[in-house]
Amino acid sequence: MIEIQHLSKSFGNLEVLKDVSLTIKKGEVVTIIGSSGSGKSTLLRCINLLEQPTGGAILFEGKDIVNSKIKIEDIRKNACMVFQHFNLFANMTVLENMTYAPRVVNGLSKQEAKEKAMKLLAKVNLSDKANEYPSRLSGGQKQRVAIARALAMEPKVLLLDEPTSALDPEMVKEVLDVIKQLANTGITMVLVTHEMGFAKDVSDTVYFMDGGYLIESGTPDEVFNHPKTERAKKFLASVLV
Ligand SMILES: Nc1ncnc2c1ncn2[C@@H]1O[C@H](COP(=O)(O)OP(=O)(O)OP(=O)(O)O)[C@@H](O)[C@H]1O
Repeated sequence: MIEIQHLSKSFGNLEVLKDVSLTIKKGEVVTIIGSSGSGKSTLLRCINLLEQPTGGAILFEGKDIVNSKIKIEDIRKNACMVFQHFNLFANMTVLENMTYAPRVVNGLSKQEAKEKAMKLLAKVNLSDKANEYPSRLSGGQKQRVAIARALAMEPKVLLLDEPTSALDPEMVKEVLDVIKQLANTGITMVLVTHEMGFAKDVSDTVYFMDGGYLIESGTPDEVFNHPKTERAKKFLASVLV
């Protein structure tokens, strides 16, 4: 579904991604791990052009989205992002948050968008919060709404950028449980996370980044139990898996 070829990204003189290549298959659950500042979020953000790569190509179903004039909305509706800090619209209720883009971008009627939103809210156990504003929700609830909101667009790939990093510890599990449930539905998912146990559990493929390079990849067993590079061994020894 997605083929990233020799991707590079610099912010001014700072080269953050260096010659990154990887392939994501339909239905694959991919996690990107690595130390802070290694370029994980930047790589993820390049996939839906929240960051414009400096070089290389990203083929989305065969079309190069970096070097062609594909409309940005067409990319973003197919590759929806769940952010660390939820990014819900504060002035909209949960239901309005969830129906806005499906109506405006996907052209659903108000009723269709509402029905879809209510089904998704039931899936994340938040049916009773449909008419609340985000300020009245806990962090875990906000993130579950953000996940449901992304799913309401029926994206081809769901991108999750450290979705539990901003949560109080007691709320991490409820969000990971929702993501785990999703991972079992055949959705294509790319997840940046510091939750190593979760990455081990849920991934088809794990990528380890260091200093802007993708230096190791494989199944969770290969990367976590049999890392090949010294850098990955050192990183894994320093974190709880
Ligand atoms: N918009 C930006 N402008 C300038 N520098 C940036 C920008 N975004 C990221 N960077 C820098 O790029 C580098 C990689 O950042 P990135 O957020 O991709 O790393 P990360 O691996 O996701 O880190 P973390 O795990 O801490 O979130 C860092 O040095 C960061 O300071």
